[in-house]
Amino acid sequence: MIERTLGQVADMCGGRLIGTASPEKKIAGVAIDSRKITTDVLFVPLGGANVDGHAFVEGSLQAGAGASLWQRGREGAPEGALIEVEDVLEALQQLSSAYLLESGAKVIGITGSNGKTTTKDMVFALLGDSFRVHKTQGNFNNHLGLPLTLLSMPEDTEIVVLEMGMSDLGEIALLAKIAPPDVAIVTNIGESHLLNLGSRENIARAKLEIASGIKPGGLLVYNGDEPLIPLVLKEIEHSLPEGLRTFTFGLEGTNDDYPTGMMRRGGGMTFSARSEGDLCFSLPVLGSHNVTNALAAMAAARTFGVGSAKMKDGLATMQLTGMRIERLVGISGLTILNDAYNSSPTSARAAIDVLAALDGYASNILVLGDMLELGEQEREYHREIGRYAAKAGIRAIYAYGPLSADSAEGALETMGAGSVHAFLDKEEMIAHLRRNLKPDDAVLVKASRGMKLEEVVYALRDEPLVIEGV
Ligand SMILES: CC(=O)N[C@H]1[C@@H](OP(=O)(O)OP(=O)(O)OC[C@H]2O[C@@H](n3ccc(=O)[nH]c3=O)[C@H](O)[C@@H]2O)O[C@H](CO)[C@@H](O)[C@@H]1O[C@H](C)C(=O)N[C@@H](C)C(=O)N[C@H](CCC(=O)N[C@@H](CCC[C@@H](N)C(=O)O)C(=O)O)C(=O)O
Ligand SMILES: Nc1ncnc2c1ncn2[C@@H]1O[C@H](COP(=O)(O)OP(=O)(O)OP(=O)(O)O)[C@@H](O)[C@H]1O
Ligand SMILES: C[C@@H](N)C(=O)N[C@H](C)C(=O)O
Repeated sequence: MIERTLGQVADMCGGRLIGTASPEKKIAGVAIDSRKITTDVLFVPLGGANVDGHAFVEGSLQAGAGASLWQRGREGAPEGALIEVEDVLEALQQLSSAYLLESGAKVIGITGSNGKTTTKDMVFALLGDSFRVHKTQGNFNNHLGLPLTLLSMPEDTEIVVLEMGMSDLGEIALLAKIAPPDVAIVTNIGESHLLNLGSRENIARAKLEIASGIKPGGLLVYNGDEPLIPLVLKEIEHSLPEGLRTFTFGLEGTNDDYPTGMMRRGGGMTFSARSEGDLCFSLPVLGSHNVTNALAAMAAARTFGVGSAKMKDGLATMQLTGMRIERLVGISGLTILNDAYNSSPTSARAAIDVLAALDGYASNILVLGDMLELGEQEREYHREIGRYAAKAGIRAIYAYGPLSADSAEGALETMGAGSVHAFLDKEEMIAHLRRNLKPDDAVLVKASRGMKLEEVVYALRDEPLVIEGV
């Protein structure tokens, strides 16, 4: 994490020392919450939905913070070491960018509608044995999370792997300005945040802002199965960096890299890749979408000189962040695929494909919650995913949420009423599931973050299943 004198911090973020701030005083780390103050930390007071962080500056200093930023022109500055800035959030971003520059760390930026976190975990697994690597923690992938990730980075970090998230145009451009990538990955163009963007074309434009931020001579790794990406690259070619290199990955043989042999093995995947000859790789996670995530991660690792053997070991032992097609065993032996972190049509189809391909189970059951932020076509998207699940041969569908009633409708076009259940009450659905699931069933739980369907997963693991009939 950042350790600098107040004089250095002021220079790095365009601030001015006021109050008792001494240029030689050192800070260690950054905090945005006064309830998490550590000795000599720099407190950063931000505005929120409930309160403004400036209300906690005095308390933070009394609790041991080395100093605090203070918004220029704001009344009521307390006694203590303050750094006055034009805008606190911008100062935080500027400080993080300056710290990154001084560290000399290389940047791998990862964006895309789905797979940022998964691919980040894969890149970390591929590079971690050869370099000092720092990565986004959790889902800290926005205008606030990315700067905090940078400021928590050890000074001797060699490579920082940053998730770059967005829900509107201009957001990725800002993140790529704060941390210009040496390598940028675009995992895919789905439908996430269509509500704001309005079209998949605009989602592609938003994601490809990362390309314009790449350093000269840098590398853009992107999903070559997505036709919108080259279209937008053509559109923005005037803004692309000098000497930009590109590398495509995907399932189609037209890409620079693609799986030459892919299959499910136990709870994971095995595959070979065009770029790696006939070497066989294994992944401890299901889904062909995770194989394409792995190809993207391998392309990034290869540019840092990571060889095939290290890639093989890294992928085989990678730790994936939970709730992404996470395979769990429920009470009574039930198999659960916990994919409840988030959802959108593209990731829901990918998850349904995984469930449908699982053989050896009595029944493959889908628990499908609403997909949020899809904009005006949301009901049609839900009907379509219901149809998709029915056509995939899912044995029974439990639809939860107001929009998922449309998913149920779509499924009922070809499935019997006894196999499709729609709920608005989570507890009622859980009770129904516990009565009807069998220990040798497989159940996939999939919904957007806002639906909190992990509660269903907990319920299918905590209590013994009460099996009454089918
Ligand atoms: C500013 C802040 O800290 N926000 C967090 C805070 O929100 P809230 O508004 O409730 O804050 P308060 O009003 O309570 O407090 C204001 C500040 O005062 C501090 N404070 C409060 C009380 C006190 O006693 N002492 C204090 O010092 C307090 O710390 C505040 O700073 O709390 C929420 C609940 O914990 C947090 O969720 C909220 O964090 C916001 C959302 C945030 O952006 N956090 C980032 C670190 C982050 O990266 N969060 C990610 C989610 C990112 C995400 O959604 N990404 C999108 C894509 C990008 C979309 C983009 N348009 C966007 O806006 O994000 C995606 O799809 O992935 C995460 O948490 O996972
Ligand atoms: N390449 C992909 N194509 C489709 N779905 C994917 C892909 N990679 C991951 N997913 C699925 O998308 C969901 C989110 O995965 P992950 O958290 O890795 O992506 P993310 O981009 O970080 O998501 P978010 O933007 O919601 O934070 C999970 O259900 C996961 O299984
Ligand atoms: C908040 C945003 N990052 C997100 O994940 N939105 C989904 C659709 C949700 O909130 O469920």
